[in-house]
Amino acid sequence: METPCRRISEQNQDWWGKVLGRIKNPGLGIASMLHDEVTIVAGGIVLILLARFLLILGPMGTLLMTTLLLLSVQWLLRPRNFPPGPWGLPLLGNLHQIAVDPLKIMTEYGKKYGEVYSIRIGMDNVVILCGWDAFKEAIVNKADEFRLRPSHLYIYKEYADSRGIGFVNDATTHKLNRKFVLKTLKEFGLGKQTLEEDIAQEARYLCHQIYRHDGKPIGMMGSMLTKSSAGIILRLVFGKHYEWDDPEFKLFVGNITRGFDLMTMYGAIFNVYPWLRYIPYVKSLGQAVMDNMSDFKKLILEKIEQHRNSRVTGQPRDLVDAFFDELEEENGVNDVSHLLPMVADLLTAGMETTATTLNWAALYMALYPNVQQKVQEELEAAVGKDRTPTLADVPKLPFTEATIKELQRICNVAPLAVPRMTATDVELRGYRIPKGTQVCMNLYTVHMDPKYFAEPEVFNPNRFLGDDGKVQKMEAFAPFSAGRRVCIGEQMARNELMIFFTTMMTHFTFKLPEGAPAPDTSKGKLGITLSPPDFEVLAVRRTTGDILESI
Ligand code: HEM
Repeated sequence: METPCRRISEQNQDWWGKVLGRIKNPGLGIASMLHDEVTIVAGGIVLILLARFLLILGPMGTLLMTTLLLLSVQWLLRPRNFPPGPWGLPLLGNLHQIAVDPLKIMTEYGKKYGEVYSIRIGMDNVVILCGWDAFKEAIVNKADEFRLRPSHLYIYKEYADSRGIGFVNDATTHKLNRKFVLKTLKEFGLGKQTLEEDIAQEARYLCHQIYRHDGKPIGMMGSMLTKSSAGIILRLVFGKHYEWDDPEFKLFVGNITRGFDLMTMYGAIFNVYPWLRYIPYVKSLGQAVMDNMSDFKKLILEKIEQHRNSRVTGQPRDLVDAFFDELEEENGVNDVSHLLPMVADLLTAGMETTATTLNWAALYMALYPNVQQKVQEELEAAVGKDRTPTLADVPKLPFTEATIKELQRICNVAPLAVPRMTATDVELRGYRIPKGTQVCMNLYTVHMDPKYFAEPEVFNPNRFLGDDGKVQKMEAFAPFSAGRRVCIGEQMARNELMIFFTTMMTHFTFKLPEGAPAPDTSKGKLGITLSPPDFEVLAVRRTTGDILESI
């Protein structure tokens, strides 16, 4: 049976072996010359002397000695030639330092220790990559070495058990599952009219809901946008259009939103200290995460069963049907147990990210009226006000497209991406990173890298426009990350952002309420995503007629 003590990362498995290995290492001098037997006898004598010494020292001295001992063990456990980083405390590592403001502190450490540095989270060594160059050298140039996820960690294991997409680690299965999702996204929408029309319908419905605020300040922009993105991804996966007040829709949205909150508040700490789930009082917090997760799985399973009972082979209505069809084919997905976690991955990853980007967009437009006006002028010239923009209009909307890119760059909705893990021992910038080491990509520092973005803290859509006025590719722009695990929903998300943003800009001008202080955009709220600080916004209607009244 697996005990909590066994739930330690691969790199720390057999740590006594490592400690002894270190002590016996020839580079460490006298210890290496001792025979095993002598080492054991000497060790015994040292322990007896230590015990007597502790008795003399009393409780405070004992505490001090224990701390020193644990720090020595920590030092001995540190892989050789590992990226440098701040010293941490025994058992906590650097948790107490980064917990206050993880993004800010992990960015400051990058300046102090270099673009490739390390911290300790509990007992685990974690390598942090900062800036585009380090990110590219690792995630792009050594894509295979950095392709895994730390899916053995307690919560991730309970959530996916290395199945689905986001937390599957077997390379062949990951490839098969990704191929299936990308193919299905293409068949059900991307490149076809259907998904675009679904997105447009949700965007119009959102504008209808905004219109119903009747020009009064809106404080719940984020939750409205969450419902809109949820509507799209649920339709793709389950083939059903939900009204916002549909009880099933409310259950899904409520559960996923709560899941994000619970994971931020408690889940992450159970990944670091899985044994907390055995500690009275504290264990109820972990249980709350688990209960919510199991409700989520039940909801999905119910939908999968409905599909299994009503599907017609060869006539898929949605992603779930397509999965069952492909199970019957050769060379495709081949294990039904991947379906539930795959659906869970798509629903969770596809909902908050797009919604949060659009929430930032509403705030930034209110803060930068000149940019907003320029977008609206471009839209009016290219599309007019009588219809909502479509993807076919995009080539005529370079400034609008550049604005969306700049929003993604400066807002960083996924600033720390999703953790990775090394698949083999790997060399990076002269450091040695052992197989099984967790890796965190600080995408915020990629997008704030002054080498690639001049005055990175300035909101300036023009940086994405070339001299010819067309949108230009910028090498270090990676909101969807890169490499083997690059976001699978990138194209879908880009389409959603374009259609939602242009529809919102066609119908409304966003403003801060009279006299309201401008929210500080550097004070985003970091959870699984980075959302804007709380704000209220006025949506002043620009279009006339009944287009928004009866949707
Ligand atoms: C603006 C919107 C979005 C942003 C900024 C975003 C960003 C990201 C990032 C940074 C990652 C981590 C990639 C890595 O490990 O290197 C990721 C992974 C992922 N995203 Fe997105 N995402 C967005 C929208 C979506 C949507 C709409 C979907 C669903 C259709 C989706 C599904 C996924 C999945 C399944 C993964 C895991 C991929 C894997 O492990 O192979 N994302 N996303």
